[in-house]
Amino acid sequence: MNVEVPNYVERGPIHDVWWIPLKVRTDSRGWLVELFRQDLLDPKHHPVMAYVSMTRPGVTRGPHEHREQTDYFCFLGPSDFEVYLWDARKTSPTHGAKEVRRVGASAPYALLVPPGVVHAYKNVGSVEGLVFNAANRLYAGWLRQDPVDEIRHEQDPHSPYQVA
Ligand SMILES: Cc1cn([C@H]2C[C@H](O)[C@@H](COP(=O)(O)OP(=O)(O)O[C@H]3O[C@@H](C)C(=O)[C@@H](O)[C@H]3O)O2)c(=O)[nH]c1=O
Repeated sequence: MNVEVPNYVERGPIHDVWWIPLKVRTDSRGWLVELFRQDLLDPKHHPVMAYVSMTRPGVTRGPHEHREQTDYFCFLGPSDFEVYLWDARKTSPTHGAKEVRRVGASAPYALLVPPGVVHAYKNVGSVEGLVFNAANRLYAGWLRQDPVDEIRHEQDPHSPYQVA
């Protein structure tokens, strides 16, 4: 299937990372926001599972990277996150590039992170923050029988991937 990149998708300094503004549709009842559409992403990124996590103010998750998994994060509040990305793919045209961006309640975005792009996010707001993720690989494989596809950098004091 040929998927054209819509013009509202924003690209940063890292090849194949997509920032997708989330349109929050508000009315008198509250709001609704689409998180994922099959017609937006290349089928190789289509999710096979989803989860939501809550991160307390001041707390960081990551840095992590995946060997095969593409993450599709949605930052929609109620807090703000500082997202850190580093391109660790040796064959990437943007190898070594870094991006830091603030998203969440003040700027709702989905974020497509391909394998080999190291990622971390810190709750920089004052309330609990939710992050939704729809990944294209099952965590720990079918029926949770495989090793987790994850390289964790947060315990390595010599890691080049540091969150301020
Ligand atoms: C990611 C995940 C975790 N878990 C479990 C494992 C553990 O008991 C608990 C918390 O998981 P973790 O410690 O791996 O959570 P965390 O360190 O927040 O891991 C996440 O970090 C961010 C930065 C990412 O990039 C994600 O892809 C994922 O790696 O939830 C699942 O059951 N399913 C899942 O899909």
